[in-house]
Amino acid sequence: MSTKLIALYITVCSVLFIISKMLISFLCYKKWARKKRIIETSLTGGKLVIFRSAAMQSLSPKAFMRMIMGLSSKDIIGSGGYGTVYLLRLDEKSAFAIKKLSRGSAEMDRGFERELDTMGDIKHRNIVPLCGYYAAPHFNLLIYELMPNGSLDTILHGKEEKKQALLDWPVRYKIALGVARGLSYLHHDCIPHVIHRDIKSSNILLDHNMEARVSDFGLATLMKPNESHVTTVVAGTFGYLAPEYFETGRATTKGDVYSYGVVLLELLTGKRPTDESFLENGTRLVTWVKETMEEKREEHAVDGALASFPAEEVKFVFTVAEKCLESDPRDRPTMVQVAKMLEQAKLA
Ligand SMILES: Nc1ncnc2c1ncn2[C@@H]1O[C@H](COP(=O)(O)OP(=O)(O)OP(=O)(O)O)[C@@H](O)[C@H]1O
Repeated sequence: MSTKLIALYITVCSVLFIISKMLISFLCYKKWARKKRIIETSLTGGKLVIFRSAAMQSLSPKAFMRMIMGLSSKDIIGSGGYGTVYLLRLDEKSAFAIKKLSRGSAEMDRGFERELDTMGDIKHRNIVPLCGYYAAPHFNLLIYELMPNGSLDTILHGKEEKKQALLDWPVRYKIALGVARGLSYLHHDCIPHVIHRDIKSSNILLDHNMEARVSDFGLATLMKPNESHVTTVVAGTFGYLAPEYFETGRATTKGDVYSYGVVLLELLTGKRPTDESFLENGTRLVTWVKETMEEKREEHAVDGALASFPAEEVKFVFTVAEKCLESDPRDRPTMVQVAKMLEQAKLA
């Protein structure tokens, strides 16, 4: 081959290489630009950030903002430790849950937007999607997709007829598996990995199919992939916290596994971890169930609202809960293992 031909060959290859790199960068930019729309609103002095979502894209930000500003106490659907939750219905198909948080410290605010941008990237069928947020000088709003069936806590500990109608055994099993898959995604597939730190029945919401969606990352602290824990002051909810958390204040994925175990017991027994009857007898839901299991009487602990249930499957879920509630975090399974156990038992 002549030198000229080799030179031509190298030039063509180099040009093609550069063009392909430029094309890839262009496509990545387009994808990134589509991911979120940032709208500064002079109307209210805040910043509205909307993540990709069919419902949100079809509405003008000004109109959306006007609807948000029109929310009042009659639109409240719940409240928690971090703020009040409002219902915002756009039309028959789309509705949002708007969580209003009071403005935190300047230090918290700096991390706030970064954390929310990461949360906007989290997409999983068992996680409540964050559709956007609004940051203003005196308050912040988190815009979530509305979960039409509310929280597991409300149904499980609410009116008996509704509980019987909505929470039969197959639905409870589906919820247990959904939460396990959602948590497994947060712990192992998200980059950076996420420890939830406040798994409880009021943070498990139910979509129109009664599919479980893990919600409320208000307490979640994002970890770098190579870190196995984060250290903070003790947070979370009494009754769900792993014993080691009180001693060390270290949040770990195994702490979430413990809280998940408590939710499993709640699904099985229909009792709150802080049920008054336990406090009166100086015991706890976890201790009571462990004792019942030792006596091989777990069927007596099953929620009376369950008209019928497959005894073997229920027993199996008790054993999964028992593993999640091991006192030594090293003896607890990971959420991937829990999800696999529940999937395999269903297939068998
Ligand atoms: N996306 C949503 N769709 C439907 N209802 C929701 C949604 N988010 C929250 N809610 C309702 O609002 C209630 C309060 O939620 P919030 O997350 O503020 O507090 P919590 O989870 O009850 O307590 P805490 O703040 O201590 O975690 C929930 O129990 C639920 O009924």
